[in-house]
Amino acid sequence: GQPAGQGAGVVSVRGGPAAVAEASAERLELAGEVAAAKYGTGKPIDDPARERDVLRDVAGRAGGLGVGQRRAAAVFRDQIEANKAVQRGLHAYWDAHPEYRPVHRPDLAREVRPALDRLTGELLNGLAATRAAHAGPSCSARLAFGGVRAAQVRHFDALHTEALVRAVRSVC
Ligand SMILES: C=C(O[C@@H]1C=C(C(=O)O)C=C[C@H]1O)C(=O)O
Repeated sequence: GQPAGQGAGVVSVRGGPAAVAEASAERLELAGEVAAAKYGTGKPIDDPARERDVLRDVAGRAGGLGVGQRRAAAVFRDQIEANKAVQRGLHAYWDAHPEYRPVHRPDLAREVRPALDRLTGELLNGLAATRAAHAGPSCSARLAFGGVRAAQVRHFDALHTEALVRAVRSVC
């Protein structure tokens, strides 16, 4: 017989929406790197030009994967807002607790943004795989399953967990 969960018509609980949740959690982990790269430099958290670049990149890649432009843009706008919420939270925390300020400042352009760009591909692949589940009643459950799991393995605090909920709110 077939292994459990591999039967015809049974969609893996790990794919699609859960994979989107996983990649979203990875993207939010990088928000800490972004926050550290900007902290104390005068570089603002909001960078509208970079946001346009991200959304242009998404628009250029979505079609080829069969993900609708509007849907992809909506999801990535949420990803960006969630990312900035984490950055704001960390900057406020570091202002109040100098002893927890980051000691290492990553290079935003050379290290962190390329890593974010790699996750764009993973997120779009996950969204493409979510299409079948999108209309189905299990999408939200699978998204939540993946989100809880991704937050747990990373020991996410309240700031990151709230942001993860924000990041995936229009996926299903
Ligand atoms: C992540 C950054 O900070 C903000 C969030 C962005 C994002 O989530 O892609 C893009 C630009 C900034 O408004 C960044 O500057 O790279």
